[in-house]
Amino acid sequence: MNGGPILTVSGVRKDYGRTTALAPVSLELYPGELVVLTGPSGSGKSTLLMIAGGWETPDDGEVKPHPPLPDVRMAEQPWEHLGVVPQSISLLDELTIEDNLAFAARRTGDADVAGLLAALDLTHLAGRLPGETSRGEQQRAAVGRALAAGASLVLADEPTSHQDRRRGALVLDVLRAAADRGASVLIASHDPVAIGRADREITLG
Ligand SMILES: Nc1ncnc2c1ncn2[C@@H]1O[C@H](COP(=O)(O)OP(=O)(O)OP(=O)(O)O)[C@@H](O)[C@H]1O
Repeated sequence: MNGGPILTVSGVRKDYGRTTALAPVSLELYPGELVVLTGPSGSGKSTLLMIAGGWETPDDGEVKPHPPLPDVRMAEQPWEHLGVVPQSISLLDELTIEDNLAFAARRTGDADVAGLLAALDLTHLAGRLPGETSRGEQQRAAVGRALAAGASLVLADEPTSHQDRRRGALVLDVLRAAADRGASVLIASHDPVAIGRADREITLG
């Protein structure tokens, strides 16, 4: 690995009432690796990604970014540092597919939005609004948005769950390429193809 971790998750735990959403977990993510988070349904994969990205607060433990991420709370990291593919996808409904990517990359000068759209088989849909596209197309756009600003850390929740085999491979290609250019990429997935493309697997539960 190149130096130290980019993110350290230490003893993070989450309960909702009497439900254990996430049993205590610790992990480190390094630049240049694609890591797959596996585990049975309900084991806390989405919860861990939400906590790692700063959208949920753990009941215990901490999430610590390291350079090149700025030393600010994860929820305050901009797209050029943290790219996310939430399970809910959450594109901006009023922007076209292309503009969703361009908006994420608005502070970075050299974003290759057209290249990402092509790599994700979205060029023909660039001018459509998300509501005029399928769930799988929206999911690929969310992957493109997460990568458009060249993020150092990418968190993706089941990014191939709505894809056919060919488009799933495209999604994994761009995530793999992001890791190969030095990003740290963590994906939650049950997809054996995704697991096969990862450098290592972290299993919950
Ligand atoms: N907001 C919430 N309120 C109550 N329970 C929740 C909430 N969010 C998640 N849980 C529970 O926490 C546990 C972990 O959920 P989570 O979605 O993180 O699992 P997962 O491993 O991602 O599952 P899947 O593979 O099915 O997507 C589950 O038992 C779930 O029902």
